[in-house]
Amino acid sequence: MTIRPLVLCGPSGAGKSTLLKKLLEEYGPHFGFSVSHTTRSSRPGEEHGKHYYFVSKEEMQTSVDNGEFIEHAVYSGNMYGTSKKAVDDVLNSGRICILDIDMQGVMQVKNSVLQPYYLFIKPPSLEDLETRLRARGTETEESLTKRLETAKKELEYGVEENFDKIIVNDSVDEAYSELKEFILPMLDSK
Ligand SMILES: Nc1ncnc2c1ncn2[C@@H]1O[C@H](COP(=O)(O)OP(=O)(O)OP(=O)(O)O)[C@@H](O)[C@H]1O
Repeated sequence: MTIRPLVLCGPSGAGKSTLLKKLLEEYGPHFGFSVSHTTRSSRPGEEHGKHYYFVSKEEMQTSVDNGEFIEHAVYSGNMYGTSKKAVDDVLNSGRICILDIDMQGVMQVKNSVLQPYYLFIKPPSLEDLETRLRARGTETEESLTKRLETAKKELEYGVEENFDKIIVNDSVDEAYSELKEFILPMLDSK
């Protein structure tokens, strides 16, 4: 039986990593993170092969041209993508594959053979998003502006007709409870 993957989407700073971290801490063995490729530079603490495969633009473009990716997108000036192998590695281990991808990626997955569940994580407001991104301290003024501009479009796309579930990440604990309510039934159907 094929286990349906889970697509997680939402603006940068909405809290996807925060929620995923909690989920993996509690239910780690049931889930596998599909490790994306990116051409952006790594942040402190990020490991190659664990958080991302950090590659050059040339390497990434060659792999994309060879048809090795399910989806790929340019986001805030950097390329991101999910390789077929990254998803297969998780599926072959019998775990639910989680894809943390952006809006362009979601649109491409919708045109692929994957039949995932689609989940959108929303910030309470654009103002909250900006505050959180500033507090995270990972962005320059320029990258922050780009992320917020992109976020406006993403929030327009993050509506019920495009997703199976939308979670507003106001309080982390409440958002996490909602996440579990949505995801845990998937474990029964494994
Ligand atoms: N409910 C919340 N309330 C306040 N701060 C939060 C909440 N959820 C997450 N944060 C904080 O907001 C920042 C952005 O969260 P996080 O890094 O998880 O976002 P993300 O969606 O994974 O972003 P990216 O797509 O850029 O990786 C982090 O510093 C995180 O600690």
